[in-house]
Amino acid sequence: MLSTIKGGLIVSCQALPEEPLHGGDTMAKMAKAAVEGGAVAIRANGAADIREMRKVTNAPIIGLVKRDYADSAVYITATKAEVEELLAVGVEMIAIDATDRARPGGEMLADLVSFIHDHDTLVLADVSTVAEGVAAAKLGCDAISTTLSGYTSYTDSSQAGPDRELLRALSNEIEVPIIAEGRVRTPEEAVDMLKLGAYAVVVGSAITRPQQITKGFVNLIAKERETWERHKLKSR
Ligand SMILES: CC(=O)N[C@H](C=O)[C@@H](O)[C@H](O)[C@H](O)COP(=O)(O)O
Repeated sequence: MLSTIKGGLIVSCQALPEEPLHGGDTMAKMAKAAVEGGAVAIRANGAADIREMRKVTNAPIIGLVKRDYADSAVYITATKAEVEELLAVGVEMIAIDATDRARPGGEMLADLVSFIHDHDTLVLADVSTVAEGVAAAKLGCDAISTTLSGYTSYTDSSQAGPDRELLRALSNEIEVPIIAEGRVRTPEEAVDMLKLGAYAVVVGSAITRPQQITKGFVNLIAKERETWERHKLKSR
């Protein structure tokens, strides 16, 4: 799996229940399209979507289960229950929250990592800081992803693009493959991430969330409209 994804593009195909494309049928089509376009792997949320994806592609899948818990801010594959759901459907790699935050029910990250490894499955550690990446590497996680930078209370949520600094710092600190993920919006940014030392790049919303892609066009049009209308008036 790791050699397959080296230097490549992983496409995250996810739509939560409140999103228009929610559903295994749609996500399987997204995954198929991504693989046709050259994606080396798919990142996917939930056993139901993954089961549908398996019917249409043999590409490796990085599985996760997003679930909210009342006693913790951790929502990406937070406990053993979510890991078991993914093991039951079968994935090449499981993405888990590897931040420094307390997990639901007091579960420990180290135990989850061992449990996943005991089932011959790789672990992708989703982190938000350098310290979390270093700790995850020490625990034996197989790859580290910058996924959660900007999504923990102690990281900058106003970042517009990918967290280049986190990627650079992690590349200097650890030998484990580092995956650049989060807010990569253009092919040029993806190339930049690889040049900065990313082992592979994950792109989600910019490819698979059409409502967000549309918003990008609409917002820029609205912002620029005033300027060009003023300009048009002047040149009459
Ligand atoms: C923070 C969080 O929950 N991220 C999730 C992780 O699985 C997904 O919603 C993102 O789409 C994915 O990380 C890819 O990032 P982007 O969509 O920015 O390319």
